[in-house]
Amino acid sequence: MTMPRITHPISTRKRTFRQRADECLVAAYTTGLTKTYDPSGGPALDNVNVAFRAGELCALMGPSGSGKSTLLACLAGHEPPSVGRVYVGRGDARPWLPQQIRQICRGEVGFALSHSRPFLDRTVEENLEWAAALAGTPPAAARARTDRVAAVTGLLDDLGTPVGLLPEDRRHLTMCAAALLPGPSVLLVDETESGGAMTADTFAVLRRCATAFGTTVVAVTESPAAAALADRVLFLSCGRVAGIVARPAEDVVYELREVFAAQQAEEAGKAEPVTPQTTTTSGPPASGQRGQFPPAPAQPRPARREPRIPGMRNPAEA
Ligand SMILES: Nc1ncnc2c1ncn2[C@@H]1O[C@H](COP(=O)(O)OP(=O)(O)OP(=O)(O)O)[C@@H](O)[C@H]1O
Repeated sequence: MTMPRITHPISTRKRTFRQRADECLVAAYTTGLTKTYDPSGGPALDNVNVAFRAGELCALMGPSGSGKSTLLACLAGHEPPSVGRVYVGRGDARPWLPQQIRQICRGEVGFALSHSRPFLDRTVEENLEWAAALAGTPPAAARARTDRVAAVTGLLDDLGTPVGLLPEDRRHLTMCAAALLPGPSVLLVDETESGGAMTADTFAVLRRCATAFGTTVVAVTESPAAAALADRVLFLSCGRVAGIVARPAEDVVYELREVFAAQQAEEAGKAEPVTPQTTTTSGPPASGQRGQFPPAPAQPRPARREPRIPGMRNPAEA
């Protein structure tokens, strides 16, 4: 699906960010997006300003608890921002009226998030037909669309197989295919709850989807090999945008992933209250601490690795 180009009157001494985004064919963007679940803790997302170009494949990376799922949930309209705004397509995703969310989900955004579930006892084809019916696609158009989506996602041979008999990555792809049926401008893909589905093979399929349908795909992965197939990689750390890298090499992604994980661990360590109890108790982490990072170990932390990026010198080697 190609995004229509909107032209604005010449001018524009003072164009809004929204107008500039339209001109650049931006499919979705956030301004000052902050999400706080628990006011007594830190924000899950902290002033995130990011834009996704129409038709790009963007890999979303970051250590556990860095806010990846929350960002997708806000883009999908499942979580309202605490502060800031989210725009998807040409719609302001607020004020989150139920009918607006339905409209957004059916028209602009498709998602295969960690809580998304296909019907395991139905075949892939039945799942896709159900998604087409839910989107209100006329039967004749639904047939053609189902075949096309199944072909691009590589599910043609699985159409007659009950989803419950498929391996996890094919189930996940079935969710992606179902989400693509209404022709959304943005597809949001999270890892499954068990976490292992976003491999380079899956990313290669998402790459084909972005190209074939002109859909912007934002997908979480922990795999540097998968992320290396993306147009851009967006790194989150501590709920903030830590970096955006265009068409990175796999080893660069690997290094940056390590750096941002260490950075978040370091910040979590700083946030931890320094009391004798902290290092001796084995209970849940203190309020405000991101759950994935336990109290600092007794042994010294290994030296932080600097990214080996072509053209960037490590100050230690200078
Ligand atoms: N529904 C919720 N209620 C309260 N806190 C939440 C909720 N969802 C996420 N959080 C908290 O927000 C922070 C960001 O979580 P989020 O799941 O977005 O990170 P993530 O990068 O996707 O992590 P993971 O890779 O483990 O899924 C974490 O500290 C998490 O505990």
